[in-house]
Amino acid sequence: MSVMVPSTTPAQITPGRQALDSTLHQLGQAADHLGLGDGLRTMLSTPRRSLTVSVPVRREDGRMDIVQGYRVQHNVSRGPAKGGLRFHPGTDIHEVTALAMWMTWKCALADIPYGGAKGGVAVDPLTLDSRELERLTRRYVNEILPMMGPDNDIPAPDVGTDEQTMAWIMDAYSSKAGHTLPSKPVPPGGSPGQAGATSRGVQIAALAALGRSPDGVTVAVQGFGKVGALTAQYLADAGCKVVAVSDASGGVYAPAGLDLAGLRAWVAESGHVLGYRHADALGRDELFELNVDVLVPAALESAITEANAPHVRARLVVEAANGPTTPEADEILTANGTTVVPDILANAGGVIVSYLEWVQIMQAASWSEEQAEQRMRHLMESTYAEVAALAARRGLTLRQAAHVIAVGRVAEAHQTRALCS
Ligand SMILES: NC(=O)C1=CN([C@@H]2O[C@H](COP(=O)(O)OP(=O)(O)OC[C@H]3O[C@@H](n4cnc5c(N)ncnc54)[C@H](OP(=O)(O)O)[C@@H]3O)[C@@H](O)[C@H]2O)C=CC1
Ligand SMILES: O=C(O)CCC(=O)C(=O)O
Repeated sequence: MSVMVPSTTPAQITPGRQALDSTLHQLGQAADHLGLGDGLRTMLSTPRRSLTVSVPVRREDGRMDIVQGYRVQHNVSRGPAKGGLRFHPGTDIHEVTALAMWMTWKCALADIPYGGAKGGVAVDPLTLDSRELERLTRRYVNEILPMMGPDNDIPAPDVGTDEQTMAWIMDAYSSKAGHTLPSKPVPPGGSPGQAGATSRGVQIAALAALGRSPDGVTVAVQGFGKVGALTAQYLADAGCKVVAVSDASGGVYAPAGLDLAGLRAWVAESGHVLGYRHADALGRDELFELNVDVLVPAALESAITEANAPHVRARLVVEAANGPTTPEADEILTANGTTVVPDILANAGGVIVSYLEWVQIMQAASWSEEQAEQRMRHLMESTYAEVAALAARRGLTLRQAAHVIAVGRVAEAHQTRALCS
C-alpha cells in the first residue's frame, strides 16, 4: 500500500496557503469597509465544518493507494453549502478552504440561498483509468457522506472532475440514502452542463464590462479546460477575436484569430494545445504579456502575481478561474488602469444555473434550457450592475465592491439569526 500525501515543509508556502491568504485579505478589506466587529470577522474567516479523509483507491493492477480528500463548508448561514469538487495533485486543505470561502461570497453576491463549500482530492485524475476514478469517487462520497445531501451540501464539477463524476456521486449518495436523488441524467457524450453555464456567465460579465461592441476585441484565455475552452468559444461567437490560449503544456497564438473548433479537435486528439499546427507556439506564461484587449484567466489560483502583473497589457481582466489574481497583482493592475472583473462575479453563472436546477427539482418543475439561461443572464446582468454602481459610488474596485456586498449579506444573516454581533 502506498500513501500519496503532498510533501510540504513548514517553511514552504503552498499554492493553497497562498490562495487562503488572498481570500482572507479580501475578507479583511470588506470587513474594514463595513466596520464589522471582531466576533463577526472571526466567524467569517473560519470554516464551519472541515473534513479531511484518507481515501483508499484500488488500482487495476491490485495495488492500493491512499489519497487525501477534503470537504470544507465555509458558511451555511444563508442556506445549504454549495460548491464544486476538484481532483488535482496540488490540492490541500488550505486551497479547499479558500475555494469554499469564495463560494460563500459568490452565492451571497448573486443573492441565491446557499452557503459556500468546496471539496478536493489530492490526485492527478490523468493517472487513473475510468474504473479507478469511479471507485475513488464513490469511496470519497462514502467518507464525506455525513456532510452531504440536497439540504446540506450539494457538489458540482470543478478542476479535474466533470458531469460523469457528478453522476457517480449522485448514484453513490442515492444508494446510501435508500432512494434516488432526482437530478438531470448525463446525456451520452456529455453536455456543456455546469461549465457551459459558467462560461456563458463569463461571456455576459465580459461584455458588460467591455461596454462597447465586442467586434474585433482581442482576447487571450489561460486554461483550455471545461470553462476556458467554452469561454473562448462564447466570446468568439459574440464577435471577439480569440488570439491566444494556453494550458499546462504551453500556449498557442494566432494574431488573426484561432480556429477554436480545430483547436478543440486537436486537444481531444493530443491532450494539449501545444503542437497545434495552425498557430505559433507560446511559452506557457507568455500569454499574460500579449498585446490583447481582454485577458481571461481560466485555470488555477495565483496565476497573475506581482511578477507578471506589471507586464499585463490587457485593459480588462475577466476572472473565469477562482482566485487567479493575488492581492499584490490586483493592486498593480488597478494602478496601471486595468479593470478586473472578480471571480465571485465573473464565474457565478455556473452556480446560478445549479441553483435554478435545484429550484426545478424542489418544485418537480422542468424549464427549458433557454428559460434557465434567460434567468441566469438576468441575474448576472443585474448583479454586475449592482457591483459596478457601488464601485462607482464609493470609489472601490469591482472586487472590493463585490466583496462588500457579499460579506455584508452574510454578516447580516449572522446578525439576524443572532449568531454573532
Ligand atoms: N467547472 C466549473 O463549473 C467551474 C470552474 N470554475 C473555475 O474555473 C477554473 C477552471 O476550471 P475547469 O475548466 O473546470 O477545470 P479543467 O480541469 O476542466 O481545466 C483546467 C485547465 O487549466 C489548465 N491549466 C492548469 N494549469 C495551468 C497553467 N499553469 N497554465 C495554463 N493552463 C493551466 C489545464 O491544462 P491541462 O489540461 O494541460 O492540465 C486545463 O486546460 C478553476 O479555477 C475552477 O475553480 C469556476 C466556476 C465553475
Ligand atoms: O455549481 C456549483 O455548485 C459551484 C460551481 C463552483 O464550484 C464554482 O463556482 O467555483
